[in-house]
Amino acid sequence: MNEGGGTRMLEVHNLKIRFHHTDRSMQRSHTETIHSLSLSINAGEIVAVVGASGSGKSLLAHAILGILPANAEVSGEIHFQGQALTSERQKRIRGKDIALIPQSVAFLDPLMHVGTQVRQAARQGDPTDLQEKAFQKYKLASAVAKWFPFQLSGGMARKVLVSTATVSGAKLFIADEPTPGLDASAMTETLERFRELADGGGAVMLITHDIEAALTIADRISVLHAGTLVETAPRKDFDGDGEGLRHPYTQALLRALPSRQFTATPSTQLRGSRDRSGCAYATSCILATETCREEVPPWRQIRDGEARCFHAT
Ligand SMILES: Nc1ncnc2c1ncn2[C@@H]1O[C@H](COP(=O)(O)OP(=O)(O)OP(=O)(O)O)[C@@H](O)[C@H]1O
Ligand code: NI
Repeated sequence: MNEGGGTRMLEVHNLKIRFHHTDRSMQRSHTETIHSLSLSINAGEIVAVVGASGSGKSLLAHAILGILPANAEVSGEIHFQGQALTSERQKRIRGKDIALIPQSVAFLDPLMHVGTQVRQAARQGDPTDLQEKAFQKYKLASAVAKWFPFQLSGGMARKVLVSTATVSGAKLFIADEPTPGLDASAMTETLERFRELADGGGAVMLITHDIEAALTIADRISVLHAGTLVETAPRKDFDGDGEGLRHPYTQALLRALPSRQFTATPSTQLRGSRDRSGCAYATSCILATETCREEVPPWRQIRDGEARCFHAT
């Protein structure tokens, strides 16, 4: 048990992902895409992971599931339900205890009826019954079960992917950008479905670049910037002008929202491992000092959240 009351479902500690490359002259090199990333999700909780395109959101999901390409080297620790998530265990529980709601519809088998794909994901109970109930919940006509993925609209495909995850009886759901292509009501419905999964004792990692969506449903929000988290904060800290937030980048993201001040956020590139001195946000940060440009700030507990900033209080 922990502060939030639910048991710890997922714990990621000091995750690092590097990609190895060999060029034409057989020279080997690597790029570091994720570094020093730590986060946890409890049963009953939705944690949103937000960040710009290319910040490393999908890589984080794929590392937890053990589906990174062969040239990726992963280090750090991942625990699921208190036990180390080794690659053998990842293989065993993928799609069972841990379900992915993928970013790309390409994850569906193009040659199999979508109803069959959903039924195959069912682990407990009658697969046909579970599939039909899931389709009813998402307002997919029963005839759609006999369709192939190419016949689905983007929104329908998303609903099929969510159905596949919900019938699996998983305990941890990792949803990678589950809302694009959905109209406003389908989006609200999808987010509500995640709330149900969490209220039923599941844990949800909601990966999105849509902060507004994250704020409507998540209990905590983790902000990814240039391959690492800069802040994890409870939902309430995003209220008002974000005075409760700890990191200047999170505050800038909040101010950039159309529903808030709509101020442009300075963007910073993901930098390779050769270029990691100091805080990755220092070049855009109004608070940056000499120390920020020279030393990487440590990830530390601040009040009921965490942040990576020398100035955060
Ligand atoms: N197979 C790979 N080899 C080398 N670099 C990769 C590989 N896959 C991803 N990357 C790099 O890692 C970084 C993070 O990629 P990732 O797909 O996790 O971003 P993301 O936050 O999910 O972005 P988006 O919002 O566009 O989905 C990117 O800069 C990308 O170029
Ligand atoms: Ni992605």
